[in-house]
Amino acid sequence: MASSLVSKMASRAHLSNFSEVGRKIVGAALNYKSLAHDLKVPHPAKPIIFLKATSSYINVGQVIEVPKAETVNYEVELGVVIGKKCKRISEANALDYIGGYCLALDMTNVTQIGNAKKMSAPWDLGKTFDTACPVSKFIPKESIKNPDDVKLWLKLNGNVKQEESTSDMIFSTSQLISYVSQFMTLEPGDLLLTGSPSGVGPVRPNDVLECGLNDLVTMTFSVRAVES
Ligand SMILES: CC(=O)CC(=O)C(=O)O
Ligand SMILES: [Mg+2]
Repeated sequence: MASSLVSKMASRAHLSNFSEVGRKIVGAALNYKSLAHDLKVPHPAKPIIFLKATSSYINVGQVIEVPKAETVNYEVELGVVIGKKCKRISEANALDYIGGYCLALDMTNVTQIGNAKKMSAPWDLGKTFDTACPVSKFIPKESIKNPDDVKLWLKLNGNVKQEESTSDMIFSTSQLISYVSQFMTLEPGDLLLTGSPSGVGPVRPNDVLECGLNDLVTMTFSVRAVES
């Protein structure tokens, strides 16, 4: 499934302005004031960054898989698609390296994150699993004038659970791109997940997630159980 998805992502129908899907999905954690408030945690002093494997990608028409004995949360996020290779760029120049956007779900296995925290281990198994990164069609850069003022929403089985503007982010889009680029070269097609606002929560088998970004895109995914 994953390899067919990568070829799909590379096709004109998906990340259509790019010759190939990028090598990385980079995520920012706890990047919304509203989520930090809900979780009663301080705002991070620097962005908290994790990686998600590109084998996690799915597109509309595919199904989110949740291990039967584990808990997986939905997190609606603005995805920033890198357009040009960059390394150690300034905040002032960061937006120049954006190629476009997508709507994304940073599906997160909180059982695995809990296990990792107990062992002071990395979060990888909580962030990277097949189907952990549902994405929308590619949104051209010109469609979003200001990535720090985009409305995101998510409904679980028809009930609104998340609704927030990216203006609530702790670190702006340019701060995130610049920060990540100090540590790793960003390449065309790489995806930056900018964090999720308040209201994240668990999915169960047969749930339906619907989410949207401004009036530009909506996407719907259903959930099925798989053996743990
Ligand atoms: C613990 C998390 O899943 C944090 C995260 O990804 C976020 O968006 O915040
Ligand atoms: Mg997230």
